[in-house]
Amino acid sequence: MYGLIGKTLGHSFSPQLHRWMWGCEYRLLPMDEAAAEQFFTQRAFDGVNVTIPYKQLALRLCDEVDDRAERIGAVNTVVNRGGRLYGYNTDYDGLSACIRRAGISLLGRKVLILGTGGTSRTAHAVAEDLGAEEIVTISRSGPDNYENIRRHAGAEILINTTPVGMYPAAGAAAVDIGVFPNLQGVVDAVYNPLTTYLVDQARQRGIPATCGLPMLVIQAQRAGEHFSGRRISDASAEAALRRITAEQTNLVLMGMPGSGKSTVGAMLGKRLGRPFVDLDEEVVRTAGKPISEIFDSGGEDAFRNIESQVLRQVSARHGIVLALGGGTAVREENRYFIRQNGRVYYLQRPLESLSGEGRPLSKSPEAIRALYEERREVYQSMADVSVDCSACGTEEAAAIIAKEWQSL
Ligand SMILES: Nc1ncnc2c1ncn2[C@@H]1O[C@H](COP(=O)(O)OP(=O)(O)OP(=O)(O)O)[C@@H](O)[C@H]1O
Ligand SMILES: O=C(O)C1=C[C@@H](O)[C@@H](O)[C@H](O)C1
Ligand SMILES: [Mg+2]
Repeated sequence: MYGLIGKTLGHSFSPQLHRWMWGCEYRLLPMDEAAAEQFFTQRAFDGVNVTIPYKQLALRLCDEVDDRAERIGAVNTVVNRGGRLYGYNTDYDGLSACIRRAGISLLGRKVLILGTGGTSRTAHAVAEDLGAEEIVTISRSGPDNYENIRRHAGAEILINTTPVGMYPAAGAAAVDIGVFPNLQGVVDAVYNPLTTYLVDQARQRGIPATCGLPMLVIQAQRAGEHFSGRRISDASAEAALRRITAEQTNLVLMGMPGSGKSTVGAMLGKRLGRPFVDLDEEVVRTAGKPISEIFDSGGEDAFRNIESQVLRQVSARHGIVLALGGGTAVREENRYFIRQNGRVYYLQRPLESLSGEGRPLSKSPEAIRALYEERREVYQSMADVSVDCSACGTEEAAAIIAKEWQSL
């Protein structure tokens, strides 16, 4: 029997990852501390991963612990060989490969590690071994903290090991990366959302950055090797990463009012077997009245406020097709949330063919043109893919998007 033990495990992708990479049945085994201790004493398992908060407990209860896990002070992989428990730390492999994969070099650089928990200790060992010149750990209450972080403004690499920015509290970062003008790379161990606010901010500035999903997959690859005694190829780990990323990513449709987001989105959802969510409909549901009435009573601001609030919730979901409202991307504060789990498809149709019916902001052709001029740049900068719908109907547009998505 293989599985994962920890306190709360609802979010874990480990069962799928292990099934895909080496075909084993892998169970989630949430338990309290007394049960965890008993679990290691009874030894009625073949291999387990260990997550928060039992990695130290696992280290203590193994018969043999490899040097790396000993040095880090945490075991995340335990193999039962003939009744003896062997402990390893594959988070180390996951983090170092994740950094390499993102093209980030720590060699000779000043590295700031945010946070002091278990992953922070792993990050420290990795940074040392990758040749960091100086490593500083930032905590809330230690000598190097978030209040005096400007004394480390020369940092070149940031590694976030805190849960700040993690679902359901996305949209925040432990530090403002504007403080670090020499930044060369950002690594965030958080993998939900797929793109954290910290990583998004780095990418917007052109700084190489990675979230924690590759780390999770690669630690599972190495753990699977310890469990099975076989090698798991990098190609198989890459395929698992691609698959989990695809399953978790949302297809987000953006474009002018009347460009087909709702119609094409519903068709796309059917084609891909994914739930379809229309942001405008969610706004109507939340407000309890139609959009025209929201505009009549509180103006555009009232509408935008509800829209932003609803977007935060809806964009935190995974594996959906999401139609935005025509103006959702205009508000700067919404842009991160559109991207957090999303691949953005920009639907383009000739302005003459956009219907203004029932749409408060596009009542005349002039109004539509003015809106377009105002929004064009934002749409272009937000688009991952532009879809030219000028010569195709809605089903065809859905087919084009589905094909692009499936080719990834
Ligand atoms: N490529 C297309 N070919 C033909 N008709 C289309 C195309 N795209 C959209 N339409 C039609 O245009 C109308 C508006 O489409 P829809 O309501 O899906 O737009 P929308 O982008 O969701 O608009 P809004 O921003 O107002 O929510 C619908 O009648 C739809 O069938
Ligand atoms: O969430 C998970 O599935 C895991 C998280 C990390 O703690 C890993 O160390 C663990 O092996 C699996
Ligand atoms: Mg719509």
